Amino acid sequence: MKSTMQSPPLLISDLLRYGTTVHAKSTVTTWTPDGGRTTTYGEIGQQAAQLAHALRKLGIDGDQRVATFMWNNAEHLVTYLAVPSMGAVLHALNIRLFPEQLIYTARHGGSEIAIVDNTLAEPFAKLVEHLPGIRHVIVNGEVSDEVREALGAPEHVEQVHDFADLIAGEPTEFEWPRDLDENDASSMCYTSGTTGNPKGVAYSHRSNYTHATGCALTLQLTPADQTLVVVPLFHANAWGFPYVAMVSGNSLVMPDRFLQPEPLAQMIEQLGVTSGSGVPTIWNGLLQHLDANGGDMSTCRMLMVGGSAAPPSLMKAFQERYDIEIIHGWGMTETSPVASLAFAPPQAEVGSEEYWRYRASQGRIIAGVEARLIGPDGEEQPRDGEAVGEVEVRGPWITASYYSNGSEPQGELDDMAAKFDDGWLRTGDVGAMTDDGYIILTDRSKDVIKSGGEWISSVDLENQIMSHPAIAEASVVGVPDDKWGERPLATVVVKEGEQVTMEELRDFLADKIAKWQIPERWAVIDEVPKTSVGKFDKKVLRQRYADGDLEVETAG
Ligand SMILES: Nc1ncnc2c1ncn2[C@@H]1O[C@H](COP(=O)(O)OP(=O)(O)OP(=O)(O)O)[C@@H](O)[C@H]1O
Repeated sequence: MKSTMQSPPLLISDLLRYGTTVHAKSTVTTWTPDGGRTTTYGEIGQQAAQLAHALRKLGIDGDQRVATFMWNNAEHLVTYLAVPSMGAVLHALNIRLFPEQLIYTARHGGSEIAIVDNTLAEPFAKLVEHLPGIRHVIVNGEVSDEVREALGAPEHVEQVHDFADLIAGEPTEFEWPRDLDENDASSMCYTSGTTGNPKGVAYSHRSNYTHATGCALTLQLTPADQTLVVVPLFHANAWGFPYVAMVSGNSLVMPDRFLQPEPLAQMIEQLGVTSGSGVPTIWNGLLQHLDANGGDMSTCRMLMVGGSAAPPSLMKAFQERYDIEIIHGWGMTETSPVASLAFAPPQAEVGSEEYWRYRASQGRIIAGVEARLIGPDGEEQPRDGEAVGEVEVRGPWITASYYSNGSEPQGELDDMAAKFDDGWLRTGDVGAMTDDGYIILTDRSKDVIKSGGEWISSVDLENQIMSHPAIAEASVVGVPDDKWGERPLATVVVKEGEQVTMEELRDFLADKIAKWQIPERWAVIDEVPKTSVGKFDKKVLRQRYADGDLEVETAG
C-alpha cells in the first residue's frame, strides 16, 4: 500500500525556525577573558535573517558557496544557520590545515564570499590572494586599515565589508525558501588529511537534518544544558552541534579562540557548563590543569570525546576525580560525523568490568545508521565482540561519494572511489562489534602494526602505556623490522617532575598485553606531534624514525 503521509523536504531552515522560536530563550555565550557576550536563540534567528538579506544583495541567490574562516562564536553560528537555509552552501574552512592544504580545500570548494573573524584577518589576507573566486570579504569585528587594505588588495576582491554594519538595518525576518530539494547540498567539509590530502564531503539538508535529530535523541540534551562546544565549527561539521542545539534547545558556550586548559576551566566554572565536546587532547589538557590547580567542576556532568581513541584512563580519571562522564563517540567527516556514542547500561546492572568495556568502546550505533564488519577475505564477520574486520556503514547521514570537481591529483579519484562498497562506506577503521550494536575499534587500517603475520593494535598499546601514572602521552607506530616485517615503536611523553625507565614501562605492560606485543623500541619525546585538529600525527613519527631523528632505546 502506498503511504499517504505528507512529505515536505527536510531542510536546515526548519531546524532554524524551530530552534529560534521554540527555544528562543536559550543562549549562545561567546566567551572572552573579560566576560564575553550572550545572545538568545531568538536574536540568532533575527541575525540569520539579516545576514541572508545582506548575502542576497551580494549576489547569493542559488547554491553558491559561502566560506567562513572563523572560531566558534555567535556570528559563526548565525552563518551556519543562514547560509544553508537560504539555499546556498556553507564551507567552513579549517583554519588549522597546513597552508598548502588550506589553499587546496578553499579553491576546491569554490566559495564566492568569505566571512572572516577579525582575529584571523591577517592570515586570511595571505590566503585570499590565492583564491580568485572570492568576490567579497566580510570581517567580523574591527580590523586596522592596513589589514582591511590587505584583504581588499587582490583584484578579484570587489569589496571588504564589516559584518555588523552589513547586517544592520536589514529586516529581521526572511522568507526561507521551501522549494529546495532536501538532497541538495547544504554545507561542505574536508577531512583532516591525517592519511593523505583532505577529501571533500558535501552534506545535504537531509543528511544534516537526520543527523541532528538522531544525535539529539541519543545525547538527550535539554534547555537546561549549557554545552561547551570546543570542537571547532570548521572541523567535521562541528559534530552537528549547531543543528542539534536547534532541536534540543541546549544553550551553547562558544570558546572563540580561547582553547587552552585554563580558560576552558574558567568557562566551565563561570558559566555553569553541564556538557561539552572535544578531542581527547583537549580533555587530557584540562585534566592535567585541574589536577595541578584544582577547579570547581560540579555543574559539569558529561563531556563528549571523539576524533581519535580516548584512553580509558582519561575517562576513569574524570569520573573518579570530578564526577564527569566522558562519553566516547566515533565517526568521520564522511559520517556527518557522529555514527556511534558510548552510553553504557548502569554499572550496578552489568558490573564494573562490563561497564568499562562499554564505556571504552566507540559506542553503540545511533538509530538510523547501519554497520557491518567485513573481514580480510571480504566476508561479513559475526558480531560477537571478538571477530575483527573493517567497519562499513550506511544510512541517511553517511556520504555516498566525495565532492569532486575533477581536479584531484592523479590517482586520488580511484583511491576515493575505493572507499565505497555497493552503498556502504568503507571507514578504514578496524575493530569488532557486539550483538547489541557496540563498536570496539582496535585501529585504523593504515596504523595497524603487522608483526610476523599477526596484527598489533597501536591504539591498545597507547592506552595501556598512558595508564602508567608517569606518562602524559604515548603514541605507537609500526616501524620496519628485518625479522618480523614490522614492530611497534613506542614514543612517550613523561609527565613533568616524573621519571620512568624503558624497563619499568615494559614491566608495567607485562601483565596487560601479550608478551610478543610489548615494544622493544622506545623513544622519549617532548610532545607527540599532532595534526591540524589535534590527532596524533603518526606520519610525522614514522618519518622522524626513518630520518634517524629520534633517540631510540632498544631492549634486549
Ligand atoms: N572514538 C574514536 N576512536 C578511534 N578513532 C576515532 C574515533 N573517532 C574518530 N576516529 C578516527 O578519526 C577518523 C575520522 O577523522 P576525520 O574525518 O577527521 O579525518 P581523518 O580520517 O583524520 O583524515 P583523512 O581522511 O583525510 O586521512 C575515523 O576514521 C577514525 O579513524
